[in-house]
Amino acid sequence: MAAKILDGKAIAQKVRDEVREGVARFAAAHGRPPGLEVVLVGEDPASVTHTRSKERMSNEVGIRGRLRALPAATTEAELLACVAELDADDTVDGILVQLPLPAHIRAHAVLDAIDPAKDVDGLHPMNAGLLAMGRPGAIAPCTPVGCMRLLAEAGVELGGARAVVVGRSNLVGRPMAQLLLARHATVAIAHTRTRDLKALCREADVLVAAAGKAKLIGGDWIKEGATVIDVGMNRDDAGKLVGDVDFDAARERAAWITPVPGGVGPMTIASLLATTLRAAEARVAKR
Ligand SMILES: Nc1nc2c(c(=O)[nH]1)N[C@@H](CN(C=O)c1ccc(C(=O)N[C@@H](CCC(=O)O)C(=O)O)cc1)CN2
Repeated sequence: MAAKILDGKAIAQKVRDEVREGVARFAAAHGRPPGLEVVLVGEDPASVTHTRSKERMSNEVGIRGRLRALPAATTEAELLACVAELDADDTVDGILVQLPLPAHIRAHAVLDAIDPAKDVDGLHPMNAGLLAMGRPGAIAPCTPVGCMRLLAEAGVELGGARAVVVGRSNLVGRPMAQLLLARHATVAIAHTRTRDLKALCREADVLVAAAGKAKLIGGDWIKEGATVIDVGMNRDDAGKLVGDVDFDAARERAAWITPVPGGVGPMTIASLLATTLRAAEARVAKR
């Protein structure tokens, strides 16, 4: 039986519609919209596309979204000065520094400088720590938040489910595992060096593929009836965007599956908008 498709485009639209309503309520109550500042260093084509989308989509839902595009030669000190300026600006609720940064800038130094209350990427150690400890108030990274929404939309029961997350990045794998754990799934974090990765994946009721390796996960790695969330975005030899999962083979066994493109990708920016609204609400509530 072919799996049902988890349509990230449609669900992202639903999230943006919800955010638009929340933003209107926020603006009416506080006399200003939530503010999001996206910082791009350099001209990596994919990053240029993603940051422009972040700026455009935030403004479409009523957030005051601004893109600061800095030259590739920007020094770490200059970028830190930019972050400090945004930290100090009370009309800014969310700060996102697009990754990857040029090699001469230490990403951790920049991420650590963002006010944790404005860290809408959830990459500050304070937010990662709160999330890992299961404490309230943590801001989680946008892509895993989007994946959790996809699972909720599919009605997947997470309590007691066996979940396998393939990938251990701070942006996706680790926070995804924490979010699943918080919903009482039994979670394994695996990676490309995991011994007999296939056998582990075959145990998964929920399989999240975020290893960054095209078609790593074959159809026979999928448990019958599993939910498969493919975070992978890889270019094949023909330049076509493909996930970490062999979609055609996996959909023969899974109950639910995300396509690439049109699955997790669109949820990332929609979740960023939702997180920005949440951060704005939390900041005004704190005063
Ligand atoms: N600071 C951050 N940097 C990066 C993040 C992040 O969450 N925070 N994530 C990625 C890139 N990214 C957003 O920044 C992103 C990637 C992909 C998509 C998307 O909608 N993809 C589409 C396909 C687009 C295409 O055809 O090329 C899809 O999957 O359908 C949105 C956002 C790295 N950096």
